[in-house]
Amino acid sequence: MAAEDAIPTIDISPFVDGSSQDDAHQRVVTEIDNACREVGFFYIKGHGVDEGLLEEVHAGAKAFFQLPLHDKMRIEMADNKYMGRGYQAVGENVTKGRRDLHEALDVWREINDVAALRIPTQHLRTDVVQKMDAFVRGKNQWPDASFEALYTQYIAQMLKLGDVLVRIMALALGLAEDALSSLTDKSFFCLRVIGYPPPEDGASCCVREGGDSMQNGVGCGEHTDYGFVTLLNQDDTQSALQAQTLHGEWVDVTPRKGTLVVNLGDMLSVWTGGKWRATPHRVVNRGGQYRTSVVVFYEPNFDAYITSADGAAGGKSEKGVVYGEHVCQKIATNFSFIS
Ligand SMILES: N=C(N)NCCCC[C@H](N)C(=O)O
Ligand SMILES: O=C(O)CCC(=O)C(=O)O
Ligand SMILES: [Fe+2]
Repeated sequence: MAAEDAIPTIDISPFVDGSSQDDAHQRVVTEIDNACREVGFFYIKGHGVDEGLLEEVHAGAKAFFQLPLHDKMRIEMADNKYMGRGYQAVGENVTKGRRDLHEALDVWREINDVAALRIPTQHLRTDVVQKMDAFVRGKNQWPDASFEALYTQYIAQMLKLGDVLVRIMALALGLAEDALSSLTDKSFFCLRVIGYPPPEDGASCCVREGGDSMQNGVGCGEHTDYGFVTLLNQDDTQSALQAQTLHGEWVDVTPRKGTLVVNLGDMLSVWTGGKWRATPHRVVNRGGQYRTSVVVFYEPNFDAYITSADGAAGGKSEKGVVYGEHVCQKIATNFSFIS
């Protein structure tokens, strides 16, 4: 099925320019509600982010990934001190026990007042607690100052947009516009800059033993995202990202110039009592070129307690989860090579 049949495009400009009429707002709220209930994936336009900036971050990503491996490894993530932050070489990220055919650079919110955080540790294994502690206290690793300046600006724009989206979503659930605000005012966001070699370059890109397990050519295995809303900026590579519909069918999320792709994460599913779902998706780069995507995950605060009691108009109640705990458990699995 073509994406245009399955994945809607929503013009959110009434909430961005702030000058529109009530009926324009209501149209957006209804469209978001339908998209969240029926697909969990949609494109947005009228988001107010400069198209030049959307393209500049791809140019920055391609330039970085083209550097010699040795240069990229200077800011390597797989070091205890830098748990979760920095560069991850091709084959280092693991999804469902298999190495993914991509490389990435991860930046997370830096938490300066760690002492004030209530870090939940009671349900976690000791080794995970240690990693989580290093991760939460960690500082980001940037390739250089101009890269940092560009992506810092980009993150700021995406956080604003994330806030607009969770306001529309609260309205779509029949709640006050700011119903999610206390859970996201210190969003433990993640910027993930990703590069996908074409599968024919496959395992030869992998710097570690076991790279041949990537022979199936999957750029990123099937998964759901961890938090609230994912803001995904794709390059023009055709046939790569795929989302799973409610009927279990995989559809291409074809790049549409000037749009961003939005999808829902695990915490929105919990918060809505399952009324909305975190949509499974995967990447298989069939586009015949090196693909980049620049993703900002707009997530709950690290210590936010997410429970359906808060948010689900009509959703069923279930036990809550602290976002920091969920994300750390997820990250821990991204490094364990099982099969
Ligand atoms: N939401 C984030 N950060 N996504 C990036 C990783 C993709 C899947 C991950 N290896 C997993 O198994 O969950
Ligand atoms: O590269 C993409 O289009 C999707 C990446 C993704 O799903 C993720 O990093 O969570
Ligand atoms: Fe994802």
